Amino acid sequence: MKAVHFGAGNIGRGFVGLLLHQAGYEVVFADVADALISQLADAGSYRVHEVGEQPAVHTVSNFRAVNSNSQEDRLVQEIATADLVTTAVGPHILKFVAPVITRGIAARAEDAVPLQVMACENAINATDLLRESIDASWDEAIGALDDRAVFANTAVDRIVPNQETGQGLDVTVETFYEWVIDRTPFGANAPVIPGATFVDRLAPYIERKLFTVNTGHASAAYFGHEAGLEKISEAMADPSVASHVRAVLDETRQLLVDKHGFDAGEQEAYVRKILGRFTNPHLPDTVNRVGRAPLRKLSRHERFIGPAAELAERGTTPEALLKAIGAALRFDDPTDAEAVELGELLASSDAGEATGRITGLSPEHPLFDAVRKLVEERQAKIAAV
Ligand SMILES: NC(=O)c1ccc[n+]([C@@H]2O[C@H](COP(=O)([O-])OP(=O)(O)OC[C@H]3O[C@@H](n4cnc5c(N)ncnc54)[C@H](O)[C@@H]3O)[C@@H](O)[C@H]2O)c1
Ligand SMILES: O=P(O)(O)OC[C@@H](O)[C@@H](O)[C@H](O)[C@H](O)CO
Repeated sequence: MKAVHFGAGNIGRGFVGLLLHQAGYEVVFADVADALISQLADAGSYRVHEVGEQPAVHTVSNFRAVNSNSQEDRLVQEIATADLVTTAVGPHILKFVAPVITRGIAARAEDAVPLQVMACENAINATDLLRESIDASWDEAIGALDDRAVFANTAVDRIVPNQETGQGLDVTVETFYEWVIDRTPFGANAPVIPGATFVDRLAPYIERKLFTVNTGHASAAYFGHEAGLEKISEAMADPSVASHVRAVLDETRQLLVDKHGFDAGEQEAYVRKILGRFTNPHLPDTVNRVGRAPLRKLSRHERFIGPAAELAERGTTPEALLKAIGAALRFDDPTDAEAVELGELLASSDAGEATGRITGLSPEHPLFDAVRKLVEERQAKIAAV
């Protein structure tokens, strides 16, 4: 069995690559980072170090590596003969990897079994996004895309920080992981990945993951950044940051219980487990990594505006989420391209326009005015500097 995996970064090597290796796949890593691909191509193996109360080390081997820019024709051939394609490149990058996947699917033998495709990104239905880009360039003359490929959405959960320099290809990760996959598109032919959980209704799991793990994580990052703290574990050790994060997760917990019917006690246990993961002192995760790309994180269906908008539509004012949105608007990491763009957007547009462009909310939405007020406050601070 062969899997082509796009994105040999933190989650690519530390989670997807590991689980596919353990499931018996030969993994072909595809990435644009030349030095990383050369290192992988020369290495026979790398190690995944799980840190926490029960540390463990796993070795990943039986992989190859292809540069998706300079070796595109080779990558097309790899996809043409693969069983599975996965991605962990970032939701905004999916449209850039779609063309080579399209070419690879088109190059498959007519009698080949359909390629199984799963995007493992932090976004609701990321595989659907990838599929839309593939559809856009698919040549119907070759046949129906559905006869050639099966697309399944997934939710992936494991905290993998940016890696320290000097540890080569090895990856440090937390011990916890969860990979939930929509079983329904595969019919009787779901891939066998022992570390994954296959479900018939994925939507509740994706929202529960994004609106708990990622909403809480990003809140810790933005409040922690404001408090001048560097690591997520340090942020969570600050009582004020921790209580803001807890308040945010109380709001999303209520939404998830009301909307999806999760048992209230189970959801509370899920929240506590996640708060414990954030405090893991062995994990060198930073507020800058977790807060990265604030424009993506503040977009309409993402971890803040998504749940806050739904709560507002249900008649609740999401006060803690609004505080976290305010902190996100103040995230001014000069090394983060989206944080810089956010600052420029706030400085150059009026409050209503900036609110619409950042959040995708219409002025009629019940959340709009509360967010516009936060935008105005941030703009006043920027203007005063
Ligand atoms: N790190 C985590 O804790 C974690 C956990 C769950 C999900 N995710 C999600 O996984 C995705 C990747 O996150 P990450 O933390 O591994 O980031 P990362 O930056 O460590 O890895 C991304 C990799 O994608 C590569 N890449 C960029 N453009 C590419 C292209 N056009 N073709 C091929 N490769 C390309 C980069 O060179 C990099 O190696 C994101 O969607 C993230 O939200 C991350
Ligand atoms: O990857 P992002 O930028 O969407 O979010 C940053 C972190 O919250 C994220 O990478 C988590 O570590 C991960 O989602 C845990 O499963």
